[in-house]
Amino acid sequence: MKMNALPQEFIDAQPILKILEDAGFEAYFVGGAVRDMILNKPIHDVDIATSAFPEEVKSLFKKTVDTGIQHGTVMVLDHGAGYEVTTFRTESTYTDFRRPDKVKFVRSLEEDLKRRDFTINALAMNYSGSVIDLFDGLTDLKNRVVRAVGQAEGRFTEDALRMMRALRFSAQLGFDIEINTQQALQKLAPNLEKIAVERIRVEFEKLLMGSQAAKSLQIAIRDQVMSYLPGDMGSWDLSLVMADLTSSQAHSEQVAWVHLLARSNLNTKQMSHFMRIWKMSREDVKVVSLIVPIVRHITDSHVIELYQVYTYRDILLEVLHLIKVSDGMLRHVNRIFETLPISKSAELAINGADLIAMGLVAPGPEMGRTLRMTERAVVLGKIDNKYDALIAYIKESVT
Ligand SMILES: Nc1ccn([C@@H]2O[C@H](COP(=O)(O)OP(=O)(O)OP(=O)(O)O)[C@@H](O)[C@H]2O)c(=O)n1
Repeated sequence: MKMNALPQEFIDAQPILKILEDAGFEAYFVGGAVRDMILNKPIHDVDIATSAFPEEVKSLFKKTVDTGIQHGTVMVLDHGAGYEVTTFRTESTYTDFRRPDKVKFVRSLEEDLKRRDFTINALAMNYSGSVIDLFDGLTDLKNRVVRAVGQAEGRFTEDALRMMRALRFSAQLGFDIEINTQQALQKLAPNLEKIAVERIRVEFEKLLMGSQAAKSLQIAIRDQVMSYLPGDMGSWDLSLVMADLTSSQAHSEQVAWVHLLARSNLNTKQMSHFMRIWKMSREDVKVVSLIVPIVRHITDSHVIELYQVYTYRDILLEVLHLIKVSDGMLRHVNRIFETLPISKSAELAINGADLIAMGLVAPGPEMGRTLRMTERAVVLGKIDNKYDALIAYIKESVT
């Protein structure tokens, strides 16, 4: 297959391939960018694989950063962009189901493509746009299947995270999982427990945000993958989540989590425990803890409750849309937000610096408390968002 017109992202990176080729090395675009180009999807990072060893790569370019040199990756900086250039490698010895203990640099593209997870990710493209397809990835792209390169069990034993990747590609692309790959997934799913939660979370979030997330969750349930995810989700009833995601999708990680947890039957304490197990960020925990109760009790939500989430209105509205509350309810919530005098803290007519300059409040926790209290009073319509009114209110409250 030969691409006639390359997307701009590849054109920008072509000079890197040229420099490597002119120096006598092989160099190709590889991985997700090639897959996404063929699928006509937006391209994220353009990755390059080469027969040049890392030191050879470094000697050819003016600006490089050793981002992962022990695994053969050097970041080449070019016109403000950074490209990961990785030496062809094999990853023979995995002992922990996670990362290759030893990578061996090789000079053969075939060796490099052979160690990759799925055929749709094992495509390479040269400088002139010819696609090298040694494992029938193009057919699998056309037939919309996720198929492991070679023996699926071997691929998943090398890196158990690949099972989550199979599910997330299925969710993002709406692809089926090929039967041997799926059987290996079913068999080796328990190994997911050995994977760092941070890595699982990245893939699971992508899965939840996929346009075909419901389909992928269905596969995960059928193949008993959910019980091996952090927080033991094996016993969860995900039917409502799947029903919601059949016709809509979450567009951010926070929306995905709020939606999932609002539909779960975890109580507040269990939810906190669950979020700790998933090592969710402080901000995500805050968003979930604030919004889930409102989503669950939306019919009796009023302005006081909504005040607490007014800065997260987009997340709340997207989740309400996902769970298909009535148009009337959406309009009601929207109207409440629209009538609030401010839509973010920065719109307050005073700030911390004003209060320090006036000697009213010292920097530190007291400042945070004062500003939050003032913000709340403004949002609830107790005082006007006017400089003088706010100063008078604060003077009264701090004395
Ligand atoms: N566990 C993994 C992770 C990655 N890869 C290979 O490394 C490439 C780049 O990986 P990554 O950037 O994580 O994923 P992409 O496939 O590029 O997908 P996306 O950019 O959508 O995350 C993949 O295409 C695949 O060939 C792999 O074989 N096994």
